[in-house]
Amino acid sequence: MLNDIQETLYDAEQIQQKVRELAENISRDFEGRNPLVICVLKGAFIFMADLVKNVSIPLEIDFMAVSSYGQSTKSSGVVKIIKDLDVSVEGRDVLIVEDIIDSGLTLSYLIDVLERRNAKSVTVVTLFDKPARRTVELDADYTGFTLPDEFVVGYGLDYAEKYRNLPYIGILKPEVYTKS
Ligand SMILES: O=P(O)(O)OC[C@H]1O[C@H](OP(=O)(O)OP(=O)(O)O)[C@H](O)[C@@H]1O
Ligand code: HPA
Ligand SMILES: [Mg+2]
Repeated sequence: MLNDIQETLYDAEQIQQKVRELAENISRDFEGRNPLVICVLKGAFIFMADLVKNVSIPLEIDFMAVSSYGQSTKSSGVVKIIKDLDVSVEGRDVLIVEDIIDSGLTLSYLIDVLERRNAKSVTVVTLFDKPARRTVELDADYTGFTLPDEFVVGYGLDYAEKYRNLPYIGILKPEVYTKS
């Protein structure tokens, strides 16, 4: 598996340091608001767990599973809800936790869904951002790292469901996804 990685971009320690910083900012900004923190599965599962452990204010969590990449390194353009939230977002301060914003399609779809369900506010934290690939104009409120225009894996992010368990984020060798 390690042989499939061309280059490590951020190691486990650098990621943990950044997650702590993001959690401190969120704790300060959401003081007294009891946010509903939504993990966008599957990619955000590791970031979500590490993040909330470092947030010091009361919060609630829920999960939503969406998918548009499947077995590809390019978005299909169609965002599918695979699992919806268990609770209502009406009147809630919602914090969406994403692993990566790439084309922006997943997030714009989710923000739209949550606003139509009358969330009081919708805020976004993403660990990784790939601004070069945007097809929809949008930015997160909190961003960990800005990445180059390469397909990356690890720390929750997959290619065809693999590599999510790597504790670091790295560029996947193109030959892994170009070979048939
Ligand atoms: O900005 P975008 O181009 O929409 O890409 C970002 C989204 O794509 C990935 O999810 P994916 O559809 O691969 O599902 P997964 O999290 O289950 O891997 C990733 O985890 C983000 O949710
Ligand atoms: O670079 C990426 N890697 C894994 N999943 C993704 N989903 C959008 N961009 C990426
Ligand atoms: Mg994926």
